[in-house]
Amino acid sequence: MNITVLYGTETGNAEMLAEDIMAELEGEHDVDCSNLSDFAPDTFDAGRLYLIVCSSYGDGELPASAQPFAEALQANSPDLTGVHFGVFGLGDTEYEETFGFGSKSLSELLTARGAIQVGERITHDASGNDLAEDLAFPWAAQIVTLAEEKISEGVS
Ligand SMILES: Cc1cc2nc3c(=O)[nH]c(=O)nc-3n(C[C@H](O)[C@H](O)[C@H](O)COP(=O)(O)O)c2cc1C
Repeated sequence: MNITVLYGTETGNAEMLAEDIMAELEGEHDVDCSNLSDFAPDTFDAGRLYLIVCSSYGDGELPASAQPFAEALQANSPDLTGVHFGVFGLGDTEYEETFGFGSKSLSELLTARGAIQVGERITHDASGNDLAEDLAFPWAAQIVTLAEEKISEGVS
């Protein structure tokens, strides 16, 4: 399967995790990885799976590297019908009112334009005991399995 791992980050955690996810998947799949700041929303390809890793910053806002992407989505509102994506959040329950809000708003922006979210969004808690990769690797494997059938059959 052709997979693009996209990340939105403020201080680099999501970037490191995105690269680890790419390394985990690339034995069996054709995978590339890009910062959301370098990715234009009108270049989504319905033949690929997008795995998006995104933190939350400020008061539940998107991290800096995801903001131009979100602004471009809002300004141009491309038709993302047929585009499949999964979202993994990085957050911290210390911010209990806005835990995982960055990845949540990204997911909402994409589905509002017709993209299809595959599987559940989960958010790693920096104040918890789990390592991010211990949640993210099984998450990625599950999303790929769920998406394989849909994308190869063109099912939305
Ligand atoms: C100033 C600041 C604000 C944050 N705000 C939130 C927040 O509102 N919600 C949340 O779930 N996590 C929040 N976090 C936690 C970050 O999302 C978490 O540390 C994440 O691992 C950062 O990843 P990054 O380096 O890829 O940006 C905040 C962290 C900092 C330092």
